[in-house]
Amino acid sequence: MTRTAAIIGGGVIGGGWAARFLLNGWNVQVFDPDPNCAAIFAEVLDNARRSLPGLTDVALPPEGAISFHATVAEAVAGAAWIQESVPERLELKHKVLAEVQAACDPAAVIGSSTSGFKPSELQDGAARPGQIMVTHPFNPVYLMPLVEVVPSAQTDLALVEQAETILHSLGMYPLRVRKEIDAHIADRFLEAVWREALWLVKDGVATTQEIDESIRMGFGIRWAQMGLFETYRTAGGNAGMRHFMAQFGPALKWPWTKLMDVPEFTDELVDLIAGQSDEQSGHLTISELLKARDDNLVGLMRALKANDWGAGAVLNAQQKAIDPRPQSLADVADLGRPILMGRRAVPLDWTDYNGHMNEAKYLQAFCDATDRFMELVGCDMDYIATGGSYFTAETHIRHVAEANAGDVIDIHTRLLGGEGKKMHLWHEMTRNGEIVATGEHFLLHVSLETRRPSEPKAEIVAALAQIAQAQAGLPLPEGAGRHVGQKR
Ligand SMILES: NC(=O)C1=CN([C@@H]2O[C@H](COP(=O)(O)OP(=O)(O)OC[C@H]3O[C@@H](n4cnc5c(N)ncnc54)[C@H](O)[C@@H]3O)[C@@H](O)[C@H]2O)C=CC1
Ligand SMILES: C[N+](C)(C)CC(=O)CC(=O)[O-]
Repeated sequence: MTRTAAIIGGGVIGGGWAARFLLNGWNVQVFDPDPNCAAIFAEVLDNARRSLPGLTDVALPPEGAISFHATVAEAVAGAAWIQESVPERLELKHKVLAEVQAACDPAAVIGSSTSGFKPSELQDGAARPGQIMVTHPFNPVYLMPLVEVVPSAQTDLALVEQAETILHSLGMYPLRVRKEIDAHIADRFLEAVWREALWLVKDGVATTQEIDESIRMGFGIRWAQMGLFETYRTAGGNAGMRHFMAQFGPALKWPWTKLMDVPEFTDELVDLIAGQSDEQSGHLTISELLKARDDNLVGLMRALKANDWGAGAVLNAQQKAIDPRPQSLADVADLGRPILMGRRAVPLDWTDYNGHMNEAKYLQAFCDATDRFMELVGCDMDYIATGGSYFTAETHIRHVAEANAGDVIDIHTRLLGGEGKKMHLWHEMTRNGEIVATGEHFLLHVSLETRRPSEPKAEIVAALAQIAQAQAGLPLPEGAGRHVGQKR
């Protein structure tokens, strides 16, 4: 079922929310008084389309439709989620929320992107306070999973749960803030770090570049995979957190921090920081910086995904929920046809210096499809733990067309032979039905103990026989059995 989200305020954050919903199959209706809004969105959407689809190993649903509206009332019509992302001014947020509530479905979620206002402040004077909550995202919203969900005592908790379910389905991580406070949880940290950095620049201790290096070469990388407490737990050695606190607790009383105070934002300080920032990064356009940021975030999150850890575990959960591939033989609608063993978008980190999908990644994609086929016939992790598995003995890949970042590729798999220890697979990679590549793979069942060919268990033999029989009537695929150097 396609659902509709209304985006009220289409700047940096509204644009990111629009992309997140749209690329997850929602229709998006936008209101922003800025006549350039559609043009700004086009760039955000380009960046999102480049980066988000390849985060998971399963394709996202088909994109929804986006439309721009002249009034708030038009934009919220029929919307199940309304996201307010207007500038951070309370009186403006009140005005906009009143307009939203005058026209929207009373059962819709109204989330505010506010970085700092408490939900009770937003609800002040509202027609239906229970409908309003803070849903504070992180930039870029289309890639970052975290959303701080902050209800007040008046917010309808059933609606909060509904909001969290929707956020999960969008591949996001709703973090419920149990007690409303100014600036929620994460922005409290960011402000503390920001304040301290301003002091270091003002006092001439460090430049903007040196501060950034101290983060990205050190604790920034650590924090992406473990937070503050888990990191410090490991820093305490085998004695863990208690030892860490015993060692570094006293530092709280040493002059390690100035956090109580904020430097005044004088013109001099603004010039100093902006000047250093220009020197540091002025050789790159903002658009180049955004692309580098997105490429790096995708790479980091995909590394976490491979370890099913942190933000990567969130991606895996979403992937499981949207995976269109059959989970068992009983799920396969027609065993007599090639079986869908892969549907994914080409990730950014699969492309190379030639600007297209790197040859090694074709093998990766076919290998993933083979793994899935093995599971389908019963050679899953439980079976492998008993000491039997398949090894690939021979592979032949044909590159028929180029695939680029973001392209959705399908892999359909045929069993060309499956008797005894032998499994002969034919994978066809297509984009919009057109062949991009083929992979022919010959595998042997082995004993993981002797590392020698061995007979698979009877259930696998039977599953292979069932598929082989169902597909026996199919003509041999064009290109099967080819070798390198043959004329096409
Ligand atoms: N920029 C950031 O890093 C983050 C910002 N936020 C929050 O998101 C909200 C929006 O911030 P940004 O997108 O950065 O600001 P922005 O300045 O990029 O965008 C605000 C947009 O609201 C539009 N607008 C102004 N009045 C409006 C009205 N009456 N109705 C509809 N649209 C209107 C403006 O034309 C503009 O496009 C703020 O509450 C901010 O605190 C949250 C997370 C991160
Ligand atoms: C600077 N900021 C307070 C607007 C930051 C945020 O709200 C979250 C983010 O994306 O860093």
